[in-house]
Amino acid sequence: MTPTPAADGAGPVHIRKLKLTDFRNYAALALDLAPGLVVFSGDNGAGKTNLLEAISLLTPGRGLRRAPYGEVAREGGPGGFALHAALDGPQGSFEIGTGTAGAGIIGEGGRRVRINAAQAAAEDLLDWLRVLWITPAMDALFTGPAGDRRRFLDRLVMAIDPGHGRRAQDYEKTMRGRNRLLAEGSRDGAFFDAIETQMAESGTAIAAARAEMVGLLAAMVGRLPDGPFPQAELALNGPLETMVGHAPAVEIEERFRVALAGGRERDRAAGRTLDGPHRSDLVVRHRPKSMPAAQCSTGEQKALLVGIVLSHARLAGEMSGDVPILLLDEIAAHLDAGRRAALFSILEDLGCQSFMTGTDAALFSSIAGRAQFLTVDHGSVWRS
Ligand SMILES: Nc1ncnc2c1ncn2[C@@H]1O[C@H](COP(=O)(O)OP(=O)(O)OP(=O)(O)O)[C@@H](O)[C@H]1O
Repeated sequence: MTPTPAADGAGPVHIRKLKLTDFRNYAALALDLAPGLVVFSGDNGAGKTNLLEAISLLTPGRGLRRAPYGEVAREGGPGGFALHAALDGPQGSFEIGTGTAGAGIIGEGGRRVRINAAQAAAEDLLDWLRVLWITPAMDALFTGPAGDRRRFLDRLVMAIDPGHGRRAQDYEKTMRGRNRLLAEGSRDGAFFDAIETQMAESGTAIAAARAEMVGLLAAMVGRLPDGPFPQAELALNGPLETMVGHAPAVEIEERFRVALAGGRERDRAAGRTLDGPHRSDLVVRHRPKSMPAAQCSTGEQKALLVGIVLSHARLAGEMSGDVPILLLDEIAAHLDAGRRAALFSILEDLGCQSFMTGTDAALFSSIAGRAQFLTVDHGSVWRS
């Protein structure tokens, strides 16, 4: 399917129309959206985050809440949900649809994806649309489990290199296969050899893509002016990633394969694979304070995270000419007036479509006339 040719000066990809059917607290909603800053305001529990979640589900994965698909279907509805978006961007106009058709029809936990009316795999969405988000749950990103930071980093990589999603999926699939063999107590050497060869290949590619992203991002973060969003120092803590750049990929791949083969007994005892990029961590430090991010105050951690995401958006813009759509949940409430103003101005400068939520529309008063303001009220949305 080819998109309609791009209009001159189409700008970054943005959602022009969004439709929700039986999604969370929305029975049926159709929204016309502006290309730049969009503010959703409303009371607690009104459905603001649900709108961001719907947009996040236009990319692969389970969205910004990582909720099972069964949970997002409207309670009291027919059992499935549907999302539909019409988008414009440098590659022209295109349409994305996704949803579940109710239990049993497409298999448990699955969802269907359509791009320009043709059935597609969820990973294909990355060829069309990249979305990044910051949510209140990510306040614990630097203090919480390494898995959250890996997922965050992988999302940053995917927003520039769509192939990363497929590589990560291949790696996960083969690792689950190896874990199954370990759990069954299998000693089928040929089977292990085949799986470990595949894991070494995709695992090394994942490590290389992450290392490249961290390098690029570290350079971009270093270009942030000293001020509202502190510079972060970024590094990777993983056996494969630390080798990247110091050895040819084939050598890293072979070392990983040998390590996996040599670790079978240890992994059998542990009941899972202990070596590989699924154990790596993204290490973040607050450069001006020369302190691990985890030791910084909540506000400082938030500002660091915002700085990283904004730097990434700029990087994506410079590398691909397209800036991801940003979903910034309750961000204004966490920033002081100076940082808020800086955030708005950087977002406008980036030119990307940015969705922000808040219970208090007054926090956005400085962008009145420069943003689309929408009031969210328990299942309906109208222009403020
Ligand atoms: N599957 C579902 N079916 C119907 N309603 C749901 C479903 N899941 C969640 N909800 C409702 O959605 C509402 C929460 O929406 P959301 O989290 O978007 O609120 P919010 O406006 O972001 O609130 P806050 O400002 O408190 O963060 C709640 O009222 C919740 O009961």
